[in-house]
Amino acid sequence: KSLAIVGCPFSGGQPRPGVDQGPIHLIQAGLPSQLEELGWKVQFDGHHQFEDIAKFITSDPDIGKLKNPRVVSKVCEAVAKSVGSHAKQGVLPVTLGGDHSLAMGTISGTLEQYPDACVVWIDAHADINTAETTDTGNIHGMPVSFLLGLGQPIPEFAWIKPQLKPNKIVYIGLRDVDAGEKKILRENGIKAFSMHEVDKHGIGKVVELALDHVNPKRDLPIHLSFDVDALDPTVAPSTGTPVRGGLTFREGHYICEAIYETGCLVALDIMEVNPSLAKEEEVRQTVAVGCSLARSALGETLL
Ligand SMILES: N[C@](CCCC[B-](O)(O)O)(CCN1CCCCC1)C(=O)O
Ligand SMILES: [Mn+2]
Ligand SMILES: [Mn+2]
Ligand SMILES: [Mn+2]
Repeated sequence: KSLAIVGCPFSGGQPRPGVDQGPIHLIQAGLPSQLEELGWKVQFDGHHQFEDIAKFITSDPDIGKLKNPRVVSKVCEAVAKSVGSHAKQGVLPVTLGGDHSLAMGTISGTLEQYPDACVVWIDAHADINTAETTDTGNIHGMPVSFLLGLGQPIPEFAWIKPQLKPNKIVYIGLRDVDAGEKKILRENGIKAFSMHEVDKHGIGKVVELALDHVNPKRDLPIHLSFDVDALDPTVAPSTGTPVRGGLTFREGHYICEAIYETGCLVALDIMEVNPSLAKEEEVRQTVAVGCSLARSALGETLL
């Protein structure tokens, strides 16, 4: 079984510098050899340089509120090609971010190869704002709306085919959802397990209910998109949009272990590790949790 590490040093979907250094920190913490230890054949063809893309885009004025729209779109298009080509070869893409706007690329790539795939989105946020509802214009708060084809079409993002259906995505960990996003979730009947449900049912039941919703027979490919800010800030402090009251270390890892156990995982994203937002020990802790989440999603067990 082979996997490919797709390093995406990209920060254009949000304003805080440093998240583009996430991939190199995860690699330097030893992720490739940790995954080889688990029996994976690991391809790592270097970090997909995105500077050259940015170089060709000399001017990228806002489109409405959207910031860096052309660069974000072009980078995500390149990521989609990379993820799609790995998936086509039966290789499991492990995308390291970089901000969560990259999921427009990773999930597009997955759906190209696995049109029936479902998406499990672990996050404090819904990342489903449209150009009409976003309050920040930061595109890392919008990828799901593009994947679903919600809101007014934006020509610069025309390459994104609205292949994802509302009943094929499920959220776990939500606790900071904008008013416009709550409306979108309700109107589209999108299933979301907030921290309230995690408290109420426990993580084991929540994961079971989430998978029952998007993958009832456990026979569909799963794309797991994990934003480390789903975890409590005491667990993953060095991230761009921390929100209190998050998943414990174990709850985060349980999700990954349970997804691995389905045998359906076809793609993994570890997003929003920003190694420049905290003290050295907290950065190390955040990077280490990114690596351990990936290991748990790729077969590491406690016994
Ligand atoms: N919903 C937010 C946050 C998006 C986080 C993206 B992620 O999950 O990839 O990290 C805006 C949140 N909003 C900002 C102003 C204060 C209230 C919360 C947005 O910018 O759209
Ligand atoms: Mn590659
Ligand atoms: Mn996110
Ligand atoms: Mn988030």
